[in-house]
Amino acid sequence: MSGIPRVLSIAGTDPTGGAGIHADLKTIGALGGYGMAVVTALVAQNTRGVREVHVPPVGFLTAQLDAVSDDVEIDAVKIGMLQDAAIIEVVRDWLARVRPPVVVLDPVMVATSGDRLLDAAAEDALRGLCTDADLVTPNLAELAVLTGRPVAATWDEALDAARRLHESTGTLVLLKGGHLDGADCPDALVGPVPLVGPGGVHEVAGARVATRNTHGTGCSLSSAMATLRAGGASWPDALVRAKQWLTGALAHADALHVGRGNGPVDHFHELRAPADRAWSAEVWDAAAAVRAGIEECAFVRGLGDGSLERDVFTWYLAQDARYLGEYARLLARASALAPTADEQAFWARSAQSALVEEQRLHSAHLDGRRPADPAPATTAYTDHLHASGRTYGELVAAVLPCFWIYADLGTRLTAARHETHPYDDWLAAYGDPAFAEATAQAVRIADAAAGAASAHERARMSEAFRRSAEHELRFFEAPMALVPARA
Ligand SMILES: Nc1ncnc2c1ncn2[C@@H]1O[C@H](COP(=O)(O)OP(=O)(O)OP(=O)(O)O)[C@@H](O)[C@H]1O
Ligand SMILES: Cc1ncc(CO)c(N)n1
Repeated sequence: MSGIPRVLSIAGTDPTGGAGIHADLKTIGALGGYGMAVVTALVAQNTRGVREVHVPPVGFLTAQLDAVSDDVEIDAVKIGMLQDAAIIEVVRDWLARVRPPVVVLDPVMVATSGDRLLDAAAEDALRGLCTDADLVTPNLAELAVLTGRPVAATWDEALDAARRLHESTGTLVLLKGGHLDGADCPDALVGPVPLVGPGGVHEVAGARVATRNTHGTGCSLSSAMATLRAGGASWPDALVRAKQWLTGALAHADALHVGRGNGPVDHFHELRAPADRAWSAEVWDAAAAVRAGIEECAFVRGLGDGSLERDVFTWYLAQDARYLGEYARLLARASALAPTADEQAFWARSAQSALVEEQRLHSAHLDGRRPADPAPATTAYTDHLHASGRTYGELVAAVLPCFWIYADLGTRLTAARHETHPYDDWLAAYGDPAFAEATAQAVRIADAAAGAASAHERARMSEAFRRSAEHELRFFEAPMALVPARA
């Protein structure tokens, strides 16, 4: 690869520029690639719908494909609208001859209106083409057609259907949650464990953007995945970045004022509005729901008003001791990776404090008993931290919620302190202004790392932070469910 991924879109046109090859070329450029396009169909469409489709003779499709591949080394291909079985055959033959290293298939089969766009022969041919792709990106309706089952009504049903499609084709599936109801808009990769990680599913959460301007999101997501993968990202990393970028493009869509129907998204929003908000403010706000979940969970409420049962608290502390021992290793790693002496010293001091605290918890609450085995929520959290240490920025982002969420809770719960509060020492430790200052420094360091990071790296930092915050919530929920004395 030359460094700049050369990405070919094979798709139909949209003269209003929101979908098809136009969306693909904008996406490829926005994410750092060099875009090329072979036209399968000329489509007279706008933001309100499709009027007419003109399909050039298949011989001319072959001529276009060969014109590109005879001359250019192609790093990735994104395939969109293919009108009939003959066209699909031509693309399959060409793929077999040229064998591009990354092939992403967006199986455009069902119109937004729900109408089937392809005849039965073409649907069969497209199922065959799925087996030749590295990634296939169906929406819920297309997943139903490809698996021959009713349209999934819930995310779990959709994951099941995606698993089926993966099993029948051997191809990695990107399941899109755009057509689900509700405030969330998750996507997931479903495929082999070596490609997507434990359980064969890698879910990337997302908030639904309140806009009707979603025209071309499917085209844009699939070409984003092709570009990012060709640029060297793993499939899960590509999805994290693609989704962060696409969510931003949706958030800026209403400002475009293109058309009177379902308008396009703003592919170039990152050029127009370079990130001017602090990274920390962005991720803190994005974690608002998780933070509210922590404040409202039974454990934290009981900790605040002192009604928490002692055995539940002790179980939590024993887990926290296990957690802190591992956490200290990650802080020491941040110290090893730090770009300045100040930051190196800060993380080394933090590692030392975590270890001192671990020892204190052990001696205060375990009375010489064997340390507790780590509970699933503890292992899940520390596994995530270990997996997030590929770069300094990502590691700093992953360790930050442990500072910030505790300092925030400590500050909030300080008002509840009184001399006979059963958990006064816990409240004192995390409400300590020195801990708030250490947290502020960790936030400053993370913002500096985000400022120096590429957009891709920044997306990985945000994802690492988001996941750690979720692990904090699960860590607080675990004692209520698991403490053996309550079983
Ligand atoms: N309102 C929204 N807010 C946030 N993300 C969204 C929204 N709508 C769609 N997406 C995202 O856009 C991508 C495309 O999803 P969708 O399920 O809509 O595919 P599609 O139907 O193929 O798209 P298209 O509308 O282009 O045909 C997914 O990443 C999905 O999560
Ligand atoms: C050319 C083309 N491809 C895909 C879609 C789906 O958004 C569209 N509207 N037009």
